[in-house]
Amino acid sequence: MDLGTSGYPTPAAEKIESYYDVPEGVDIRGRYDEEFAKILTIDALKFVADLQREFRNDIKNALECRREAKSRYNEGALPGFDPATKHIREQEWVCAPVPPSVADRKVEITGPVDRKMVINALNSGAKVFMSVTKALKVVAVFIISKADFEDALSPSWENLMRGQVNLKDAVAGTISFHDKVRNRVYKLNDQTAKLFVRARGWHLPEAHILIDGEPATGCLVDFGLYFYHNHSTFRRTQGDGFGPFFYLPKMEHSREAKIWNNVFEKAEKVAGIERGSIRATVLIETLPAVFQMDEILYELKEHSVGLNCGRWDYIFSYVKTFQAHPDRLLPDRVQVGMTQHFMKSYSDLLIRTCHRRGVHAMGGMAAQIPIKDDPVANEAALELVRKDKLREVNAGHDGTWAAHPGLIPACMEVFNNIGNTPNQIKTVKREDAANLTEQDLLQIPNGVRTMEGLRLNTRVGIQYVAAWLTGSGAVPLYNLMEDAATAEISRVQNWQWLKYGVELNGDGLGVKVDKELFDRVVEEEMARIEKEVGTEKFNKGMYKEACKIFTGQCTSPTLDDFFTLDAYNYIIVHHPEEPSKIQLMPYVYWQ
Ligand SMILES: CC(=O)SCCNC(=O)CCNC(=O)[C@H](O)C(C)(C)COP(=O)(O)OP(=O)(O)OC[C@H]1O[C@@H](n2cnc3c(N)ncnc32)[C@H](O)[C@@H]1OP(=O)(O)O
Ligand SMILES: O=CC(=O)O
Ligand SMILES: [Mg+2]
Repeated sequence: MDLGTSGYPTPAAEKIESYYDVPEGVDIRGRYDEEFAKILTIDALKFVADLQREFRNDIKNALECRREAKSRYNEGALPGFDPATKHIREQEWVCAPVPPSVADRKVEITGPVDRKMVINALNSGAKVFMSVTKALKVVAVFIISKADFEDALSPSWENLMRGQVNLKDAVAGTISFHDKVRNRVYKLNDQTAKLFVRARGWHLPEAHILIDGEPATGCLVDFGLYFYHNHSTFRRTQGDGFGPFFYLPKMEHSREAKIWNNVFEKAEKVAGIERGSIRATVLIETLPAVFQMDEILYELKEHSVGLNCGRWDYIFSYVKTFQAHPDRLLPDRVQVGMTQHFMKSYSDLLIRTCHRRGVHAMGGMAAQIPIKDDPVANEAALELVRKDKLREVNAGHDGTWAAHPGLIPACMEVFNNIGNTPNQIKTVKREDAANLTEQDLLQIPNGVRTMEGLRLNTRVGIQYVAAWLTGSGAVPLYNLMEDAATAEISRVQNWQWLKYGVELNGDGLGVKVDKELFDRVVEEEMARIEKEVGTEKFNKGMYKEACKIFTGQCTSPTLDDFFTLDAYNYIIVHHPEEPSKIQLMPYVYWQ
């Protein structure tokens, strides 16, 4: 097959038989489906292509800046506050007022854009309202539902396009789902949660949509298609004139927020709606971004509804940023909680920054999920969630994330401690956090490393990648929620320990991690996985492929920026006549 300069098959390289009606310069290489065609209309594609053409150079530049920053950190520099933007941090300014429809965001349920889960999530507020205690019944319940094209989704063509169909039906209020096995029909309740949509990060391409011969930027596809089809209905039925609402992930610098702001302004202009209609919460989930929180809010100040502590990616980013700093190794993953000084400092500064600028400071995701077959263990898990949420609400957070509908009552109960106001923006200023320093934000976490930590990283990482390759981006493993961000921690931590031959100092064995030990651990953990899931499922699943990808990344001489970039090659399926696996190396495109 003839490949273009980007490494991708180009329109000129072969004859394409596309059934979609596309504007000039756009090619759809994903499977045709009548439902997808209602999303991939010529006008919607033109909107996405216009965004791509207008912003592609800015995006490439922003990713190049990330690479330059990485080189600096690899040469020994530490991330820190930027002296050039001191005036933005020091001056008094506020973001546009929070839209009344999302002033109360005490509990946000998140989940992938799967049809049944979208319905369950949108209905989860009503469920809580019915199942909570009497005392809580008098309190108005507001649930936000976050539909995820990101950490919780494996970005296959099918998942992404079905997700767009599901969201369009959800916003229209017509979504339904028939579970044939259980003969159960799912429909929306009268009262539903408000919808936020999280697009992919800037780094991920969409290889099934080529624009001028290059893959589209994944997040512009997610944003563009969703906005185009839903903005009008959303503002009328959900946002009280505002919206749609978004979450923006994995940014490292305010220049990336500026691109989003420009994207929003362009979208508003094209749609003929008021500037500031679209609102977004930015996840602060990279270490460099914690030093840019004011700057990020400043860039988005007409379009912001706050910041969120994306704690799992943040831990991943700590390891990634310090990949060349053997003096900053992390202890076992389970020991890196929110009470570690660097994590607490990050959340405290986020609250102070958001409240000073008049927007929400959202908490994060506790990893625990309900444990169905063991009431005692279930209660213990719920207690951990309550404790985590209590810490958040006491610190001043305005709301939090729940991974599962079963956790909503506990989260709601704790966050109702805020009292009779929708949030704590005006009441908890956290001025004490103004004095937090770069040293506080970078402080090396306490704890030890163990053989069990290495084993767990390996076992969980391989199983997660196996699930991701077969279309599931959020999975329950050992009673915890695992998604792309938590899997990344397992991967980079193994890489770091191998790279520096660290001593496992927590179990008295004094063993050093090297390739030989790791190979043995991988072999034993694969045997354990096979035993746990059963040989049939093991052989039918993609465990061996996942093991190859995961171990390859753990042992590679240089650390891959994201496991999803390499793994994406395995889930690209071009149509009509392409083989199912095409080695496209998406990252090459961005260089
Ligand atoms: C780091 C971060 O970015 S965190 C954010 C990204 N991560 C997520 O969004 C995780 C979301 N959560 C999930 O995907 C799931 O809860 C999992 C994978 C963790 C657990 O899934 P399961 O074990 O299948 O859940 P379980 O079987 O207990 O589900 C029970 C019911 O709750 C529903 N449910 C579970 N989680 C959710 C959710 N997040 N949203 C909506 N419905 C849900 C299920 O669909 C199921 O519905 P049904 O009874 O009508 O069939
Ligand atoms: O996206 C959330 C995170 O914790 O990562
Ligand atoms: Mg994340």
